[in-house]
This record gives sequence, C-alpha cells and structure tokens, in this order.
Amino acid sequence: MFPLIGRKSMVAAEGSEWASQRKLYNPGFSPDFLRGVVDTIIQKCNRFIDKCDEDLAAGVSTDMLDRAIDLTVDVIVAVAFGEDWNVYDTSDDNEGLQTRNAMRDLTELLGIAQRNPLKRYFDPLHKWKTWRLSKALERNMQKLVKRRLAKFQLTEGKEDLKQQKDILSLSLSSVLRSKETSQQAVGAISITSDDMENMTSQLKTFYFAGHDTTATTIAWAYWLLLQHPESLTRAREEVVSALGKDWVQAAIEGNGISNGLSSTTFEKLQQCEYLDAVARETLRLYPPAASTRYAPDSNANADGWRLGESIVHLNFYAIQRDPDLWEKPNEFVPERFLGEDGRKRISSSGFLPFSKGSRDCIGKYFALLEAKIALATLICRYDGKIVDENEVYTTRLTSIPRGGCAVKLCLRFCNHSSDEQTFAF
Ligand code: HEM
Repeated sequence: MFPLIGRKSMVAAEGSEWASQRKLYNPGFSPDFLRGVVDTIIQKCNRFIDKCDEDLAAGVSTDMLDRAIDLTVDVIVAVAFGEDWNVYDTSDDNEGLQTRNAMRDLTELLGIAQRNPLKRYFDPLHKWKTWRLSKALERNMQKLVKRRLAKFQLTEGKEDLKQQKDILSLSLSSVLRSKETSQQAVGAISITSDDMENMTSQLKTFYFAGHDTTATTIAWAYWLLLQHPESLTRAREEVVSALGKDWVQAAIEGNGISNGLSSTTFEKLQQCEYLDAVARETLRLYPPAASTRYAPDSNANADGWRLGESIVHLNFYAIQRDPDLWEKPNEFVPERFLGEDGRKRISSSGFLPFSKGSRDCIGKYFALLEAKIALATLICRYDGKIVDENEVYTTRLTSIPRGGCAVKLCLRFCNHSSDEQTFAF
C-alpha cells in the first residue's frame, strides 16, 4: 500500500504517532463540519446527474461505479482539499484527471499483485509502473500543498488556516504551528522534505480512502434497490416525505443551493431511517473494505490462538454473511436495521464495514451522508433497469462490482407539456 498512500500515512502509524494524527483530523469529520459540506455534495451531485443524463441521451447504459467514482473524487477533493479538479474535463493537461487516473491505475496494479503475488514477478515492468504512478501521484499532491502554502503566504497569513477544518488546512496548519516559534515571518516559512512527505501521505490516504469505498456503496445500493422494487418505492416515498418535494425537485434540477434548501438537508436526512438501512444493508452484503493489521502486542490472542506479532486479516464479507449471526444472510433485507429492536438484534462484532474500536473508519459518517444524498437524488430522478443481474463482487484493493453495476436509466418526468419539468413523486 505504501506506493499508494505513502510511508507516513496515518493508516500505517501506530501508538502515539497515530493518536496525534487521529486527533488532528477528527475535526474534519465533526457533525458541524459535515453539516457544512452538504451544499458541496449537492452541487457535485448535480454534475453527476448531468453525466448520467448524457448517458441516457446517448442511449448507452451507465457504468454506475465509474460515474460514482467521478462524483466521490469531485466531493473529496472539494471537501478535503478545498479545490475543484473538474475530472469531467478530459483535456491532457488537466491535473485533476491525471491524479484520478494515476490513483485508479495504481490501485488496479497493486490489486493485481495482492490477488496474485506471482504477477509481480511475471510482469518485468511491474516495479517501474508502480514507481512511475506513485511519483505522479506524489508530484500532484506536492503541487496541492504548495498552492495552498503560496495562497497563505500571499495573504500574509491572513487566511486563517486555524479556522478551516478541511484535511489540507489541518495538515498544513499543524506543520506551520510547529514552526511558529522559529520562523515568524509568514513569507519565510519553508517546508522540509520530511514535512512534505508527512502531508502528502495523509492527503493521498484521505483521497484514496475517501472515494473508492463510497462510490462502491452508491453503485451497489442503487443496483440492489432496482432489484427490489418494494424497497425502492419505500425509500423513494421516505425521501420525498422527509426532504420535501421542493428539495427533490430543486436538488435534481441543479438549483438546490440557490434556493437555500440544502441548509436543512442534514437534519432532514436523519429522518430517512429506511434510506439509512438501505445503505447499511448494502455495506453488509458488499463491504468495500477489509482490515489487515499487524498485532504488535505479543500476548494478543483470540480463542487461544496466538495473534501477537502476526498479520491479522478480517474478512468482513464472510463475517457479515455468517448464518450463525444473520437470518437470511444472503438476502437484501434493509428492514433488519430498522428501529431499536432491529439495531439491538445486530451483533456489534457481526457488522463491521467500517471496522470497530479506536481504529475504525474516521470518515464513516461522511461516507454515509454522501451516499445517502447521491441515492436520494438517483431514486427521485430516474427509473433504471439493471444490465446484468449476476454482478460479481471482486477485489481490486478495495472490493468492487466487476461489471460496474451497469444500469439503463430513464427519467421519471410526469409532465413534458410545460417548460418547467415536474417529477413523478
Ligand atoms: C463506505 C465508505 C467507507 C468504508 C466502507 C470504509 C471502511 C474503512 C475500514 C474498514 C477501515 C479500517 C481499516 C483497517 O482496519 O485496516 C477504514 C479506515 C479509515 N478510513 Fe474509511 N471507509 C469508508 C469511507 C471513508 C471516507 C469517506 C474517508 C475519508 C474521507 C475514510 C478514511 C479512512 C481513514 C483515514 C482510515 C484510517 C483510520 C485510522 O487508522 O485511524 N474512509 N475505513
């Protein structure tokens, strides 16, 4: 994973080093921060919908995973780095697109080697390809840091980084804080290669962890809903009733933000218990990630098995379909997550898509928020037909649907007679 996320990534850190990283980035996932990013998510959803509309107009099916990856890249870059990379602009010099492609190709390459380590040796260029992609990724992340530092120096420190809670600002302000006493003049601040490696490792980590997994969840969830029309209807009715017809109409037409409707979205989404259950049931059936960790404590054991100083791999897919823990383990039943009773029945060690304990996923609420907004938009705007009912769950580095959960979309307009389109609720 190091070529992808960097040697100093918080994912690889242990002990006090990890704890201080986690503490530093926690504010970037607080409820207040998340409430504030709803606007951005809706804005990016509008771009996502435009692209789905283009597929529809061209009469081609939509690769939902690919479309959702563009969406989640767009969102994570805006929310975590405060930039707009417009991954839809396909010109050769688009740095955002280059970064997205380098990340995608490197994930694919490392995934192949993970599935079959021999491939590393059969492909004489494997090492070189990995190095080249990793360098490209590193270079673009360094540019990102330098751009932000230059902006900070240009405003002579007036741009108050301490007020900003996005990942890049948190990272940079922590480095600057450590230099405050030694270098007072903002223009004189210099970043060492060590500082730079530390920052780019975290940026790559959040970029990688923050998009693929959420995109996979959106693609599978929509695919599952299309296969279960009753669940789809229930989710759709709940969204319209909780968020209101105006929200649905405005968000999918692209003017949700100008109408100021997004300010209440965060709270209203909390009422969408069924949509939340759909997201969780999707994560149970198709967990995008597993956990592979080193157990440093030499006394660690599980049921008498000595785990200390070994690598422990937890297969969430197997655990979350274990018939001893789940009724109808292979069926899509969002209802199992509903209400106090439902939640009580779920064994806390049987549902682990975000892992558990202090090293669980820092971005879990952010991921659920983004997935629910994307799903709400998709189910209100389209009817869809699944292209392949036998979609396959396969592992790249994260786990993805092999066929991209392809769907044929069709609009749910009910009134074509006026200029103003209205939607069938
Ligand atoms: C549905 C979406 C997601 C899933 C299923 C998921 C899953 C996970 C899992 C299973 C872990 C633990 C890995 C391990 O133990 O080795 C983890 C850790 C992590 N995730 Fe996520 N994740 C998701 C979304 C996100 C998002 C949106 C972000 C950031 C924006 C993020 C950032 C991280 C980070 C930084 C860690 C490492 C935490 C630490 O070591 O303290 N994840 N995630």
